[in-house]
Amino acid sequence: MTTKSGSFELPELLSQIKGPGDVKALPEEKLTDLCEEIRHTLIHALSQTGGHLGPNLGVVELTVALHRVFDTPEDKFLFDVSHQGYVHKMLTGRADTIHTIRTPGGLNGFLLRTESEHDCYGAGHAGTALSAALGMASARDLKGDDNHVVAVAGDAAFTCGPTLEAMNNVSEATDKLIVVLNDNEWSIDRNVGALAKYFNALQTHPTFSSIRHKASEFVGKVGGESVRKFAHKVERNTKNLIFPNVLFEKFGLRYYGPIDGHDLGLLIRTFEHLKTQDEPVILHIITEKGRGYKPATSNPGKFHGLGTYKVEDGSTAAAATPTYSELFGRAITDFAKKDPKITAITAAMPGGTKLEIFKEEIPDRYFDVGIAEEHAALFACGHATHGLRPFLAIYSTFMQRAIDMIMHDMALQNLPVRLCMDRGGLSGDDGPTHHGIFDIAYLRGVPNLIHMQPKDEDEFIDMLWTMALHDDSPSAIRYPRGAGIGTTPKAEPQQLAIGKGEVLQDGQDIAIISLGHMYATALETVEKLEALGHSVALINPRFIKPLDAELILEYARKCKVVLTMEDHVLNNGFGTSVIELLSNHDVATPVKRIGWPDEFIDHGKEEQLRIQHGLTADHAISLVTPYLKASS
Ligand SMILES: Cc1ncc(C[n+]2csc(CCOP(=O)(O)OP(=O)(O)O)c2C)c(N)n1
Ligand SMILES: CC(=O)[C@@H](O)[C@H](O)COP(=O)(O)O
Ligand SMILES: [Mg+2]
Repeated sequence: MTTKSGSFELPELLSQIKGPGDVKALPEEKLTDLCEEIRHTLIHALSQTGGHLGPNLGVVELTVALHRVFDTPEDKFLFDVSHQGYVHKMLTGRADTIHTIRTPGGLNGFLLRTESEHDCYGAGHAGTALSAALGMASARDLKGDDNHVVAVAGDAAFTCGPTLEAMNNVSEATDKLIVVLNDNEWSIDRNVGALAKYFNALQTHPTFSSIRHKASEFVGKVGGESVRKFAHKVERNTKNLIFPNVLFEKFGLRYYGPIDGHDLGLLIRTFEHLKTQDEPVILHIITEKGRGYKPATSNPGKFHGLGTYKVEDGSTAAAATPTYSELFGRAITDFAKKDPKITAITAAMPGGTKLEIFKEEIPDRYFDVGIAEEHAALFACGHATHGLRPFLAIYSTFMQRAIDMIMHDMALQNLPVRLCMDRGGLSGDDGPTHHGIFDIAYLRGVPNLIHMQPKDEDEFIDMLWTMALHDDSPSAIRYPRGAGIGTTPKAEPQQLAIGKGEVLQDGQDIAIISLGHMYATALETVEKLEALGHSVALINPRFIKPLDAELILEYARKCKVVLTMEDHVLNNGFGTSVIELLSNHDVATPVKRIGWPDEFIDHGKEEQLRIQHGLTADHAISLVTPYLKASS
């Protein structure tokens, strides 16, 4: 197996799979070989592109069994988050392009309705599969169709509010739905909360391991009605035992399992049985994240999603450090060591946010609430009502889930929660569901809320310190994925004046107001404009809200044109607030803006996407030049 430039040699069986029909046509005894070929291909292809290797290695048998028994696109498969959808893509005609996944112009890393008729529902944010599947089942019933709807959701997806909201609705919404709980005990990091414990108790309970064995034998032998009797018999005879069907059956889902999620034959026979059931069912399967690749099974957290790696040992190149995330985790842990009021809250992402540093060093003030951003925001509000200083670390894109709580619980009650929005800007390889380029738009209208972005790492620590000390209102900071320009933070952070920007350089012709991560592009623009003989002022606004009105108006009045630059969509972004400010003060100086257009930005390499969409010095110069010629 080699990854050739431009072409990718597939193993023999997999090369024959041009669609789900070919999975059905394979002799059953070949299916196990197909699974191994899929694993081999994933390990090698993703070593070149990066991606969500661990989750996909864990669902190989599951996905082969699904396509063996059901018929997409007529039957509908939904994958929660759909980061584990690569095998599904390989079995639906995309095996020969799997090596392009998450690369510019290549396959998207999640399911996408526009990518294939077999991708009935796109995703990227957790907790959507059951609700959307329920809607599809309801629509099917209304139309009198009889296809199957199958929702695959991981154990951590069940910690997500929308999943539980869907569960509450199942019994009233449809008589036919298949849910697969893919339980590998991991979220990105270890799964947390009562549900995780409940599922784990089941897997490890001695009685259940024998039931699981009997269940698998039983389903293996007969299937059909007797399976149901067996399940009920077990239920009756297992008083006081933690039996998840109590939980699921109260929600109207007939529970089956747990069964071995890597036993292909058992999965196929079980799905053949579940197909015949005229009631909502949930199949609980036990899988191993990273199955078949030792580096991944021994480090599920790292191999949940990663960049390129060496196949032989799973080693990865050292990332540019320190990243903003690392600086964040280190800084608030150090602050918290001196301030017992500081707490740290994450929604299932201690690794990505680097709150794992806080977890390690101050565990009793660290809280991982699961994939539950809405709850995390409310939980943080609770902390703030008792004089604590909660730092709520949620990626910009996932913070979208908590807008209502930020508005009506945090800001309306003026509770000093600190919102730390990592991935504020492009999340390159993950694409449109993960780019954090809307938070200014969704927060700008919220009264009482302070919002800021640092131009470099040193200012980042100053801003975090300022937030730690600011108890008068909620505050928010956005910062990009990865490293900044490499400025070393001062030994002692300084507290910043809220709402005050800084003049980095004076000038008379153009006032460039560059927000946060656009600083390097701004410097390049200044250099090129000065080389053309123009006088350029460079302003670092620091605060998105409140704006430094006095500073911005001073330069707008002094210069011929204002240029704003932001790693955010233009619609209702930072530049919009500058336009509003000038208009409110009858300052007619033209304002030109650099930022993302009014569209969803594809996955790709950040540099290329910026050039493609004009977040460049050259485009900036083209915007302001007409105002300089006219006046000269
Ligand atoms: C709303 C939201 N929050 C956080 C994430 C980040 N995230 C992606 S996958 C994942 C864990 C999913 O765990 P599970 O559902 O058990 O699937 P597995 O990876 O174990 O197969 C998380 C937290 C997300 N995609 N969406
Ligand atoms: C699938 C998902 O939502 C996460 O795994 C996400 O891809 C993590 O993003 P980072 O790699 O930027 O932490
Ligand atoms: Mg999981």
